[in-house]
Amino acid sequence: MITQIEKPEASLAATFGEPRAAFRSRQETIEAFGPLQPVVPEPGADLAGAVAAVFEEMDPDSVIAGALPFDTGAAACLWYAPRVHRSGKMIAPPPAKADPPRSERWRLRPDPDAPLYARAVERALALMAADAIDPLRKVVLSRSLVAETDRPIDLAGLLSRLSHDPAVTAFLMPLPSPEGTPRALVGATPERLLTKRDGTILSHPLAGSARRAKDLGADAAAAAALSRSAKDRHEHAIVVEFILDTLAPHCRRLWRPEGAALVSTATMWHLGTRIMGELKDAETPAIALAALLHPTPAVCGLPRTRASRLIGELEPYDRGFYAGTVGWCDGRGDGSWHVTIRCAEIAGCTARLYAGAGIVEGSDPWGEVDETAAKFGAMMAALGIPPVAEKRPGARS
Ligand SMILES: C=C(O[C@H]1C=CC=C(C(=O)O)[C@@H]1O)C(=O)O
Repeated sequence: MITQIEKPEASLAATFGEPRAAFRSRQETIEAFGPLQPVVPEPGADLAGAVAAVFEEMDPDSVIAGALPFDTGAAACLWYAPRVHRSGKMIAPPPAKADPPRSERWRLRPDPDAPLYARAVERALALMAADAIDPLRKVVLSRSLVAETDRPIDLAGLLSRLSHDPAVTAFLMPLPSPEGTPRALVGATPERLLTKRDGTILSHPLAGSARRAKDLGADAAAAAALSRSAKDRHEHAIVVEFILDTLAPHCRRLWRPEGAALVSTATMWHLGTRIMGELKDAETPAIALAALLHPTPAVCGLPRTRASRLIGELEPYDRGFYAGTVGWCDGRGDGSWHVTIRCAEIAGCTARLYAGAGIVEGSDPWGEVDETAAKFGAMMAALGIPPVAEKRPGARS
């Protein structure tokens, strides 16, 4: 039986325990309580078809939540959530200051380390420069940080600390655990791949980044430099162009503002563009549109197939669910899908954090090292991992 719950957050947690899956943002909260049921698409069935088949028998107000991996050929992770709380806003506004993370001793292993990452960026830039015909215009290269501690990581506490930034969607998504240790994807993404409600859609791509500074003047200068940067504007325009081209055939009308806007999270400045559309067919499910868009050049590159092949060659790991999309949909085809960035995959005492940066002509390899270091910042702070110093060769400390 499906139960829709409408109670304040405190009593929900007291009655049902912590949510098994959650999305928390200033705009909406979706929390799933109690056991989740895996949704396994029939071989050959598309995701939208698999979701529609579940809702033929279920309440259209219930929810399927999940994550699509970066690799579009790998299996998606989808859960039917019978007990869901949905709210148009954050249920309980978080207190002004987040609880500090408990103090832990962390063992850190960068994968790859900063010099190796910088070399991968150099290699991508050399390939871009070498191709005169049909050049690789952009590739997003990532690196990861494996952090291990002595006690299992507290997922609920981590989610709650990540929820304090009003500019992000904090999320928790359990993943299949073939090796027995429960796994989850936890993060605080600022980037909306696609939200659909009735016949309207919204996509809010971000690309082009700068680290925020504590000093107000330096912070304003970082924002101003980002909005003037031709390299970052180009990097951003590639993503917007791709999203408009992909959505246009499905839309009666598609709007975008003139030029990119500055968007800030607690730790980063970005260039962002809010794209809104009216669908030709209001029944087109959110998950079908999200799957069409994914992976955008905010996480992959352009041309997409070449960029994705290069990512496979230059990154020393399989991205798994990082740089995929994480979200939910209901039986009416509405839903929200977010770009799975500023996140970590967590299994017991281990977290693997990921951060990537868009490489275009004019990128500076050690600038991209610094940008990815800054992008680790929010997850590291929420976990209680102290900052790591990574110095450009030849730089004085
Ligand atoms: C790929 C990531 O960020 C993307 C989103 C915003 C800005 C980006 C950039 O400026 O490179 C990236 O495209 C990440 O955080 O791992």
